[in-house]
Amino acid sequence: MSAASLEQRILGALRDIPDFPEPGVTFKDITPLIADAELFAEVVRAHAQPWQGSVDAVAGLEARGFIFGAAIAVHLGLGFIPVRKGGKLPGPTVGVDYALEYGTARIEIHEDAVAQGSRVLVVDDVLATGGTAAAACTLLESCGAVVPGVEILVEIEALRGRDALAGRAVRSLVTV
Ligand SMILES: O=P(O)(O)OC[C@H]1O[C@H](OP(=O)(O)OP(=O)(O)O)[C@H](O)[C@@H]1O
Ligand SMILES: Nc1ncnc2[nH]cnc12
Repeated sequence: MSAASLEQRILGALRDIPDFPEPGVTFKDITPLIADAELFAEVVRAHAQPWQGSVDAVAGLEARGFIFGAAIAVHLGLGFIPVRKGGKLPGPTVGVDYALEYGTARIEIHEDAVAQGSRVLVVDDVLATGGTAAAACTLLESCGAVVPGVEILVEIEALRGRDALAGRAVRSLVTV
């Protein structure tokens, strides 16, 4: 009997929560996956490996993108840029409003967070409508970053988030 693939193990470690945070949404809960130390480490390695030596910083999207993004940054020996929800960062910020599967939000970064021309990898856990990831790419680029790719753990194919990121290199470890 062959060992389960990383993809199968990720799928087995995600939990579907029906009608959260609102009726009609099936929430993909990553908490069982990150509770599994070995699987969490393998996921971080799988996200990071293709980017070794080719990016300058990693940006993670609050809040769940911080969990993976920060770990990927450490794995690659790079600094981390927190892309935060509106009103959370203490210094002068730049931000953008956007829509996601359930509602609207605002993301911000510190106005000096990006070194001009630096290559910044964008990381998040879930790609649904793509509103969040697209807003983050636009925001980082407006501050002088080059975004060579977007790393996603779970892509919800039916919501067509890739369409919002057309022309970008989007890699998801699993598709549901
Ligand atoms: O593709 P989209 O439709 O934009 O949705 C994806 C986003 O939604 C979730 O974040 P959420 O805003 O719920 O924040 P959280 O990580 O703080 O729970 C998820 O972590 C992504 O960031
Ligand atoms: N269905 C979903 N599950 C988890 N995070 C999400 N972000 C947007 N849609 C989501």
